[in-house]
Amino acid sequence: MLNIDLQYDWAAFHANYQVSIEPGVTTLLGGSGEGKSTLLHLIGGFITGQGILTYKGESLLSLPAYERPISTLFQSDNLFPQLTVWQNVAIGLSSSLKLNHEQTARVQWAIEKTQLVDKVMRFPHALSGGQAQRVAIARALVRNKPILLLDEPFSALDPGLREEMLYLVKDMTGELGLTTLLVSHLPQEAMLSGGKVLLIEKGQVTAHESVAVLSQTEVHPLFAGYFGRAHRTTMLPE
Ligand SMILES: Nc1ncnc2c1ncn2[C@@H]1O[C@H](COP(=O)(O)OP(=O)(O)OP(=O)(O)O)[C@@H](O)[C@H]1O
Repeated sequence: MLNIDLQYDWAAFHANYQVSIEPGVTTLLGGSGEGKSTLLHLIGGFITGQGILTYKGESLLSLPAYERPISTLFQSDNLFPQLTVWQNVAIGLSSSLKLNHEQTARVQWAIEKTQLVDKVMRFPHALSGGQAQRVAIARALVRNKPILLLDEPFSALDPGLREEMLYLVKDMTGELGLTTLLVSHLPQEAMLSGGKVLLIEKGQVTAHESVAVLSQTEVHPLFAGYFGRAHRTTMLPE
């Protein structure tokens, strides 16, 4: 269980998150600027908040980002153009690319899981958008951390590929028992990913429900404000 009771102040924005997150995929929904990324950055250790952050009873707050049991995948995560697919994954384990036997096996495992076996010698310029994103996922997986933070990593992909990536994240999360937090602008992404949904409004967690609430005919009262906005600002399925 990931327990969060964290406060953070930007110059003109107060965030105060209280939630306990269980293993599985949890999608963070909310309007633009409501505080989704701030929560992920606090958990990841990229900004330092006040309060409590524990995973399996151990406090993470005093740990620097690189020592937290966390892998991240953000939209801006680029591949290294001068490295092959294999090297782009391996660099998640060792910046010198010198791997021991166990690490080599782990890279092979991640490459297989993300179905990149026949692409290992390619360079990023010769990959499709979906293949490149699979390499980024493989690099996150290879680190073997129990918490995975994803901040809209697939928003640049077309809907078909985005769906494929979400299924991959869902499958990996289940198979490896990960606690995965996915920031999204799209309720349908939460539905595809399964698990739970968090609604973030004005820097707070205002709903923590099963994604099933999103497919009910009647809009769940806690999501009424969000869907009012979402209908005006984002594309929802027909
Ligand atoms: N670097 C910053 N400096 C000052 N204020 C910031 C900074 N980053 C975020 N904020 C403030 O924090 C609020 C929450 O930002 P955050 O990026 O967490 O929202 P979000 O829900 O992820 O938005 P979006 O969906 O548009 O990415 C913003 O409204 C903004 O006022």
